[in-house]
Amino acid sequence: MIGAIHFLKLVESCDNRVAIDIGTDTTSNTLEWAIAELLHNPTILSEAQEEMDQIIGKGRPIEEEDLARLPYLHAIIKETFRLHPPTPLLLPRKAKEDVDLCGFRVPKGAKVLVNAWAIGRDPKTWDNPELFWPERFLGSNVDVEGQDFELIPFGAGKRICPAVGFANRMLQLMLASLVHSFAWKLEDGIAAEDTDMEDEFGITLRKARRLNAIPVHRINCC
Ligand code: HEM
Repeated sequence: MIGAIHFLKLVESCDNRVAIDIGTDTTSNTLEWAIAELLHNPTILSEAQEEMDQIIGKGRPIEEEDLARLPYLHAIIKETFRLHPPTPLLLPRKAKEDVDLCGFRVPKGAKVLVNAWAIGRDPKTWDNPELFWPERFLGSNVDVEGQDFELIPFGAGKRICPAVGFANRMLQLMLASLVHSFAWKLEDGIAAEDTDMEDEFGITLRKARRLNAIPVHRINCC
């Protein structure tokens, strides 16, 4: 309910179509990429389920209060954002005046795009940048709230996504519920290493082809 009110306020405050696209595509694309990465890396999926089984057990579904006790889940979501930021070029900026930026002159009026996708894969910052490896975030304070410029899927500064806290929490709850409640397999016996991971670059970064995955119940309730 709180999420719904927040969303309506945001929609009122800007162009409806843009707000709805920003709010829904980004979240659903991230969720789809996270499940695709877990199917592609089954040991990471097993570890996530192991964490949830230890903390919550298999007798009830996950609730929002459980999320704070699932560090591996948080690491998986950060790693998904690092490799697949749903808004890869953030929103465009325009220079208000001539600026000297790290030796580059940005003239007044120039449109500036920040490539969050490339920043997330920069080998000067990340070991094995192409590898999906959530463990890199365990014991690290790097977060997606706009303070750590190596990971900015929600942008940073005064135009940072106003829904950062809400969207992140919603994603945590959705992914945790899907991973805890269901075992997942690929259709037609496709092997994990053959999971289709091709992306399509646009205003939002999406999977080139939709993920088809089969859920199988794994908890003893509902
Ligand atoms: C995974 C989820 C989401 C991601 C990764 C995301 C990412 C972003 C990014 C990168 C920006 C531009 C920030 C910048 O350029 O510095 C943005 C802006 C915005 N987002 Fe999100 N977003 C998400 C979910 C949502 C949701 C759920 C809503 C609405 C409920 C929302 C509403 C907005 C709005 C209204 C803006 C424009 C803010 C402005 O220009 O001042 N976003 N978002």
